Amino acid sequence: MPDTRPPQSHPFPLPHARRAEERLLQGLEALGLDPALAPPLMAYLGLLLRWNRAYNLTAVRDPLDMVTLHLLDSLAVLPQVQGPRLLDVGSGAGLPGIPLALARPDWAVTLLDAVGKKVRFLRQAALELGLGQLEPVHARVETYRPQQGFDTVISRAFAATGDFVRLAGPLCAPGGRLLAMKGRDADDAAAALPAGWGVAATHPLRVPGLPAARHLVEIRRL
Ligand SMILES: C[S@@+](CC[C@H](N)C(=O)[O-])C[C@H]1O[C@@H](n2cnc3c(N)ncnc32)[C@H](O)[C@@H]1O
Repeated sequence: MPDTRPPQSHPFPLPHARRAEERLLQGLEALGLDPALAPPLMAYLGLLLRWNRAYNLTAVRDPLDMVTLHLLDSLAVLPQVQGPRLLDVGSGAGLPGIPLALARPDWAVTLLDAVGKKVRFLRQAALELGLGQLEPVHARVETYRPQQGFDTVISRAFAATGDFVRLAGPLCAPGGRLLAMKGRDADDAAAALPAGWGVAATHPLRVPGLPAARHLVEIRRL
């Protein structure tokens, strides 16, 4: 059995940790979220930084950027997410699934990824963060067929919206919806959707500390 443990040294120098935590607290306040979320989110950030050295989980390596581009970007979608069963497709290092699971410990959050090392990280993060509600799954979305569908299926930086709906639509429970996290342009989602699906809304998002626009495309069965 290969040793997959990452180096154990402290993930970030203290001044960076302090500034990152300040930025996080400001962001949580701007999003109307509980400041008590800061310690577990910082613990997740620490894990991400530590494992990133060995596993190359994210190209964003600066802790301050990680707060904005990963943690706050993920949490900005929270008002549009409907629980209690959430699936994050192509979750990678757990984004947006882990920040959302930390904010909503009452939800069951499944994190799906096709790459084994990412899922090993997700399992370790679930363990270390004490997130019993988290289920990391190593599978391709094309072949993943759980017994029960999901209330919300979300993805960030996974695929063009049409492909996301084609691949992940079957995983939606009746009455459930798909949420595609997009950047400045919410791509031409409506034109590219498979038959039977429609764009219910395109929500503009405000990510604290991020001047660039973000959008969330909400897709439902017609
Ligand atoms: C660009 S990364 C985005 C990761 C994360 N959502 C984020 O925003 O940081 C895309 C992820 O999708 C995963 N992926 C790609 N094709 C997939 C498939 N068919 N089924 C499941 N996961 C897939 C990749 O392994 C990768 O982790």
